[in-house]
Amino acid sequence: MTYILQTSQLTKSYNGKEVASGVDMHVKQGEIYGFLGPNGAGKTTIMKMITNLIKPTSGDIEIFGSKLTDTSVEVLKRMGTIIEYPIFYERLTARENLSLHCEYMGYYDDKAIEQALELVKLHNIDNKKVKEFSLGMKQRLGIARAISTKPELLVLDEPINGLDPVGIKDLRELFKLLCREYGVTLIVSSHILAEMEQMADTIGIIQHGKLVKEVTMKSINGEQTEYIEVMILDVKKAVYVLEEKLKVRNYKVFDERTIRIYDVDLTQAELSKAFVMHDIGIESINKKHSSLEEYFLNTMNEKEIHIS
Ligand SMILES: Nc1ncnc2c1ncn2[C@@H]1O[C@H](COP(=O)(O)OP(=O)(O)OP(=O)(O)O)[C@@H](O)[C@H]1O
Repeated sequence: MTYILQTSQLTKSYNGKEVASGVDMHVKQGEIYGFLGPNGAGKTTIMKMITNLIKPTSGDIEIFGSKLTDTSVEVLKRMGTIIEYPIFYERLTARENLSLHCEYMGYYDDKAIEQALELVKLHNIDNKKVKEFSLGMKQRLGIARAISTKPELLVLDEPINGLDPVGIKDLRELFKLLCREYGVTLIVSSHILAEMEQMADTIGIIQHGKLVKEVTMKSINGEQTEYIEVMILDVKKAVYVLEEKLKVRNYKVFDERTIRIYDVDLTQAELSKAFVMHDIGIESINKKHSSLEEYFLNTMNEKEIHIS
């Protein structure tokens, strides 16, 4: 597998404290890679290293097949970025801002600027200075700027922050369009699980500066999407019935009262009947769907995750 971007043991310390630790991430060409983690987990720090804004304390970054160094200018020209909040020349118009950016990046194409503004749906802004823009409009303009040089890789730090639901939906569709139609690879960070779930192909979960999991949405949505969750009073006895009587192998004991059964052939009725016959008190029994949220909570310390 070749990756458009990969990092190896990427680490950043401030005052002797690691805020990013031994990160090994792998981004495939043409995918949306969702960087998911609570506030302060280290997403921005990692994105700053990837975009050469700060220097890693240790570890390597490889982009487009070359190692990123202090002088990697050409690589940066092939990338579009928003890190933290986009900053503009407030007294200039959107178009003037984009023109300046394109000149600075050594890529100038009037049509690309028009297309970028069109793609982010910024209309009727010809005579407006950026200082008159709403937060949502500035977010859109930030994306327009990032795509105005036709980058192969977009690195966007919390791009949906400050947007209303329509704005969020527009951006989600835009990201998918860029990815599917234009072959752009996107790395997008967010602390909003539901958003990542709808958008990303691969999710990198970051916690306390560590990449604790890197997993494809396909595998999360894979075979084990449906399960029966049963809450019972005697888990040991229930496991005995599952294994010995019902011959179920695909199950997981969650805690002292909860079991999840992933065996698709077993019905809730059969399960209840078997437990009742063996005198196992059932508190509840429900069919559920696994989601990224489930996955997230199952793989991490649930108390530390903030779900919006
Ligand atoms: N220049 C710096 N000096 C010292 N500590 C820093 C610096 N930059 C970031 N940190 C610390 O690194 C940790 C990770 O911050 P970072 O901004 O990367 O997290 P994040 O996941 O992007 O969170 P958020 O979504 O809130 O921006 C935080 O504890 C932050 O205080």
